[in-house]
Amino acid sequence: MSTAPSRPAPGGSRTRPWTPDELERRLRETAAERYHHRHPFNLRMHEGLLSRAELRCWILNRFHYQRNIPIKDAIILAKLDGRELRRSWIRRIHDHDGRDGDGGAPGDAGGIERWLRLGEAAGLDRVLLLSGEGVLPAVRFAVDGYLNFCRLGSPLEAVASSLTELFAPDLMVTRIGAWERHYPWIEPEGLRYFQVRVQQGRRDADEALALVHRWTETRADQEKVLAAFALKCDVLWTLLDAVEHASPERTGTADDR
Ligand SMILES: O=C(O)c1cc(C(=O)O)c2c(n1)C(=O)C(=O)c1cc(C(=O)O)[nH]c1-2
Repeated sequence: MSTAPSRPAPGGSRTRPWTPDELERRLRETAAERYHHRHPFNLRMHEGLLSRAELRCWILNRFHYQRNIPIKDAIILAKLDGRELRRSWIRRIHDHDGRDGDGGAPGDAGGIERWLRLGEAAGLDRVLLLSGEGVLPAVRFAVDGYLNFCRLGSPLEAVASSLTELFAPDLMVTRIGAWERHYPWIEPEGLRYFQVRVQQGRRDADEALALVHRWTETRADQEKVLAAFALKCDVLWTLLDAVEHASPERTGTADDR
């Protein structure tokens, strides 16, 4: 994939935009190579080969990503020109931060709270997660890089970077099955985050894909979409690289009971 400006070819065919199907095919091709479902840490997770300390280290470091998602979405929200777009995108912040119910009805605690409960189900104190202690430097840099990309990029690039969600729900379904089979020490309530997220992720991915198709006019736009998607794949991959190479002592999750 290239982000270099495309040179006009004889007849201009090289710069003609791909069809929407072709763009999606290229996204899938990039995902097959670079999405984190292929990362060795995820493969070991699915095979049941992770120790308790390794799984806790992943949960703790992923919390740093999770708590920054609504901030990322607030950055994107501020770039959206139009009431309808903002009305729709703001839902993502509610999904993660939660919201009160109408007229005193019970509300939704939100994804961040569900992730804290996931930590507790795996034996991690929420006070530790909320403290940010033990988050690996590379995870901080990757998440900062992602926020800055959304801050500095165009609305198209920022929205396109969320297209990794096209592939997250299937991965979560695999993860739920693997955890039930291989890690029964995690209380089932902990899986709730992923169970809820599967539907939310599908809806969010459909919405982002429709916007990307609507806003993409030229081949250069499409190449920016692919580059934004690849960058986000790299953010997720880097997070797992960091966790894979961390010593559990370093992250304060070493207790392997
Ligand atoms: O567990 C995963 O594999 C995974 C992947 C992704 C993704 O691919 O972007 C997200 C999530 N989880 C997730 O939980 C989540 O809330 C989320 C939000 C976004 C986004 O781009 O806005 N991606 C993801």
